[in-house]
Amino acid sequence: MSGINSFNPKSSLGKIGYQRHSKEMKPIRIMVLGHTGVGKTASVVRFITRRFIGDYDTKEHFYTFNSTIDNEVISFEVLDSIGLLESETVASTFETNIRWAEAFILMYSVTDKCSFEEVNRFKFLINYNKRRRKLCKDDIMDVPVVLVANKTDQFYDRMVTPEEGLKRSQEIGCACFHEISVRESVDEVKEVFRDVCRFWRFNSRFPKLKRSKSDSIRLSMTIHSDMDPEKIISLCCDLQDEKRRSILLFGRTRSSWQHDDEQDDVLDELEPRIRFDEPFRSRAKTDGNLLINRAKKWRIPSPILSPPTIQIMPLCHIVKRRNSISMRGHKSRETSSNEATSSEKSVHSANNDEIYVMPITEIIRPLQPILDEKKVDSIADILKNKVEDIPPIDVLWIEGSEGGNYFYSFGGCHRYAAHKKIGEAEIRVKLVKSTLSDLQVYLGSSCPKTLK
Ligand SMILES: Nc1nc2c(ncn2[C@@H]2O[C@H](COP(=O)(O)OP(=O)(O)OP(=O)(O)O)[C@@H](O)[C@H]2O)c(=O)[nH]1
Repeated sequence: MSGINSFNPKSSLGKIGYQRHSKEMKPIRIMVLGHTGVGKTASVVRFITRRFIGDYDTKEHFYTFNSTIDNEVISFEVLDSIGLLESETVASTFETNIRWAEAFILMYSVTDKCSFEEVNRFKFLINYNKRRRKLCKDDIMDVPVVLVANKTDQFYDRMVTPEEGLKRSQEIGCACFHEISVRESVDEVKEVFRDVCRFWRFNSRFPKLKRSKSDSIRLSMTIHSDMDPEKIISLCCDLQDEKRRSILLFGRTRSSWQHDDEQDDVLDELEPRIRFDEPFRSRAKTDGNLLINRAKKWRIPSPILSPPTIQIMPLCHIVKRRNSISMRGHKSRETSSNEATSSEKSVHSANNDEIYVMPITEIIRPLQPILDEKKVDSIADILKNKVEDIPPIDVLWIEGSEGGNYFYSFGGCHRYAAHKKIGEAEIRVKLVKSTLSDLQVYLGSSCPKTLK
């Protein structure tokens, strides 16, 4: 490897004077993202230096270097992002960086369930920011996202199984899935970067191939990372005309737990039981306990109020500027008792100052997270005195195909639980206009095909 540079950009990536590469060699721009402490820095440093150092600072780093992949010298620009988006500025820089990147390594730690849950939110941000750039708003740029589960060496602390990881990668539409230990194996890390390159190379050669956001036809094919890259490309070329098809590429043949996703799709078609029950049950193992009675409501949502009947309160003037809610990690949990009073603002609704007060019963929460009861209590205490001190939660607002409105919520679990705990009938929310495909990022194959 050569030409290694490391930066520590504090402002937006656009301000970084990173090393320019020669015209002939188009660099691959990779963003490594994931919850804090999952091993993002460790993996990039391991790939570049082959060493596992152990402790790294939590800052953002930017690297440029060359490496040989599949007998070709590749010029890399790698942004090792931070895992905690603690302020509005950081969150917006983060989204700018997503727009800059052409390929993503999305990491979680098998020892940290919370980091596993966060991958959905990160993928949502990727989809959201890549879609926004397209002229045609119905298409999502087909950027490769490789899902990586790290720290497999800590087998006694494992909280997420390989099956759950693989399933999640399929559900949220990742190009492929790897389980690795950055500490134990440099080869596993190299395989991750190699796959990212392969998918990126394919995308740069065939940029027009897009993934439709519709749920129409799904074509799945299995591509093993050991395959000859030219074979992968020729396989993919055959699909160029299939404009409406979505290509789901899965790398790595992984012993007994690897699924044939084509088979899964067929099963999905034939066996609704699998789609509606099993994914949810298995999801419950990773997300906490599934609200069984909610599952029904989620599958066939009951008719709910349309926006005009929701009480709209012009609360903007009393809302303080708040930082990121949606990306908080363990550091903020340490200060959890101060959560409600800390300044917070969600990434999804950062530019949206309208706050609605809606009946809590209108909100559909298909997943039940693991709660920190102390945190719930401390929020409940504040709620009793001054409801405005609690930041609004983000609610995905999806219009049904035949009218009606559906309100799904995934974050803000402690605030939601605190409201329930003290018997509040209403909750302050920020509505994030969303689509069925946004919902699919959260619910994967358990997502309803239509909302009507
Ligand atoms: N056991 C084990 N520990 C690891 C592995 N990879 C990273 N770590 C440790 O996990 C901790 C966090 O690693 P980092 O690379 O700093 O994680 P990060 O995702 O960059 O964290 P932030 O910078 O906070 O976003 C460090 O103490 C690493 O030594 C691994 O494969 N196995």
